[in-house]
Amino acid sequence: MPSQLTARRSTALSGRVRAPGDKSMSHRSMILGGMASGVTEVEGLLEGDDVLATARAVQAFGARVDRLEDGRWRVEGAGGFRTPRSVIDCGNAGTGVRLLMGAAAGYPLTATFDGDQSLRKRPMKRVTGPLADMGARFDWLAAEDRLPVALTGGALKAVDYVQTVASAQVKSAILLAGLNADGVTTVVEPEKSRDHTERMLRAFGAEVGVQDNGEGWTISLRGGQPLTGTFVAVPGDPSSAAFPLAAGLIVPGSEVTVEGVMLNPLRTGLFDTWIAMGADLTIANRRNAGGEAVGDITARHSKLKGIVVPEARAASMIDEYPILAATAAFAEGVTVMRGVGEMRVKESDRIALMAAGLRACGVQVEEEPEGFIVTGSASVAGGATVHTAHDHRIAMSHLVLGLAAQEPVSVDEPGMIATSFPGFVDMMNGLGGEMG
Ligand SMILES: O=C(O)C1=C[C@@H](OP(=O)(O)O)[C@@H](O)[C@H](O)C1
Ligand SMILES: C=C(OP(=O)(O)O)C(=O)O
Repeated sequence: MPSQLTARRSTALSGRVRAPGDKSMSHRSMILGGMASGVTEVEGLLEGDDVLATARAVQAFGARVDRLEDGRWRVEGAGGFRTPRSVIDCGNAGTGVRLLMGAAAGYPLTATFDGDQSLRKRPMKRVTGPLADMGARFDWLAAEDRLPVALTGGALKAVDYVQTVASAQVKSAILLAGLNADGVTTVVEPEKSRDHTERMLRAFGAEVGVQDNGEGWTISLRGGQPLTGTFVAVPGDPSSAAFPLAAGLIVPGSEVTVEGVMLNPLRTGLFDTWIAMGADLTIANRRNAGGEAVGDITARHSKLKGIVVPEARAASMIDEYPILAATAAFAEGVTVMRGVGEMRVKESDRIALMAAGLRACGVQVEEEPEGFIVTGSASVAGGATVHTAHDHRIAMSHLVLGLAAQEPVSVDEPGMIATSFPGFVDMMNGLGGEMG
């Protein structure tokens, strides 16, 4: 990868592409496969750097992990994790490290977790706090609440945990630890968050109780349930599909179809938002794949209008606000995105970075503590090099914007795109985009 990547104003994009495998489900398939007894075969695995780091971690914890062919992987679990010989390096992946800490906490082992410069800045107590309440021990090796951290696991007791932030990573870490805790663990969500862990635990043979508590879900899991290896078909990632679809919406004359996109309603908030903004977005060939609804989504160039995005939708599109903001830059009027303070603790402070990047491209942005407001216009200047702070979604969002801006848009650290979407540049160029 070069040290910069540039997107230039492109003529109409067109074509059909396949969404890469879902990152959330790919991480989970490796981790549950490693915790289980027997063989798990995974099809459609996202071979992005984040997931590859998780695959290496699961191997270090004692499973046998083999790549059979493109996207087809085999995990032979040893029915539990063992003390690894070296540090578990989770790279850039918040999902990877937080779920792995939860999974590992349930076993009598010691392990040190670390990550790259971006992951080392992200809060970890949201996960280690409840895991410590269950009996795991965490020793901070550099600074409190930050990686690297050493875990001593085993002999856990179940907890009843009421979450204050809607976070699927925190929920999942507690449930994975709860699997090897004494008693019934319950997690109460303040809002519904993605439910891939609950669904996949069932596919591996565990009983998971789920009750609607009016706002979120209350999930309960009895400890001591064994997991048995199974087959996992990973559907396409709606968070990645968002980028070619966004390009289809903002580049004049375009028509882009992304096939096989997961349509779990806890992941599709962006598509609802775009439709409310007037996007010509249609979903065809709805079907079921790997226990999830999927469909083929077509985006045609659209005259978008700004809206107030309902705050209740935040959890279902939390990773999609950067690309939403890039498309809002081309909408008529104002797009208001609030209740998204969680964006500040992702791979970067995504509110600050999107505001800075869009402003550098000539877009009017107002930043708030927990949100931001983009004022769109038919013509976006571009002509900037955007600092991405090791954040793949900041990079891809500005590159897509560059395909429709007046002047080229460049991003630094384009290598980070491979954490979630290794085929991004080839896919965009295959559709007729100019990126290089
Ligand atoms: O559980 C998951 O797979 C994820 C949950 C979300 O994080 P939070 O749980 O921190 O909201 C999301 O931002 C992340 O990309 C993936
Ligand atoms: C926030 C993200 O991932 P993670 O938390 O796994 O680093 C993301 O992919 O946008």
